[in-house]
Amino acid sequence: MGLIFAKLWSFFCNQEHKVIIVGLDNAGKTTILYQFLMNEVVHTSPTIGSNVEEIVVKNTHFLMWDIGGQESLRSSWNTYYSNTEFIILVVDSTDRERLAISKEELYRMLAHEDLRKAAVLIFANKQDMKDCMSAAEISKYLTLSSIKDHPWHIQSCCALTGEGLCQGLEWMTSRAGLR
Ligand SMILES: Nc1nc2c(ncn2[C@@H]2O[C@H](COP(=O)(O)OP(=O)(O)OP(=O)(O)O)[C@@H](O)[C@H]2O)c(=O)[nH]1
Repeated sequence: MGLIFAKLWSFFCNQEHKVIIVGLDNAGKTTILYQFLMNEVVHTSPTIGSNVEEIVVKNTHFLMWDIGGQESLRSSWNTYYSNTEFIILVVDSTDRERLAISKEELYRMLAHEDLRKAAVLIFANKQDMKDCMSAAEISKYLTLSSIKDHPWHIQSCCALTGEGLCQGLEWMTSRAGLR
């Protein structure tokens, strides 16, 4: 009986939460993934397809899929959606011209049947850059306060220094405990 309980406990404790990291090309998705994994900046090149890594935070296991953001790849994002519990949307806070496209992609994902239960973490990345938009500005532009059927959180960050990334992960860890 004790052994069965222990196995069940370990099964539930080690349950992996699937995360997709999406956003336009050059937003900083791969840089964020490898900061999570190794606490360092890796040299990146545009992702063709995806990178996948397991990240463990306080006993919570996340399986993170970093998906290429180039225009030609965005139509295949939906092949990664099934069983996704968390969407991390990475926004380049200096990319004012393409914020409308990020918004379109966000609402397209939220309307997708396979993501109806997903929580959304938005990283307002590249906060080290001069003239970047603040998280509040991005939140307003993306009309995040209108999202009622998905838990969401916006976090400003700089993937190069790692600033803000832990806070985002902490929000995800607290939500993972509710599932
Ligand atoms: N200044 C600054 N540059 C950053 C930051 N995060 C990422 N970058 C740079 O932005 C560029 C693109 O980063 P990636 O992580 O490759 O972007 P991506 O979103 O994975 O791009 P795709 O693979 O094309 O979808 C790289 O030169 C990074 O070093 C940041 O916080 N600040």
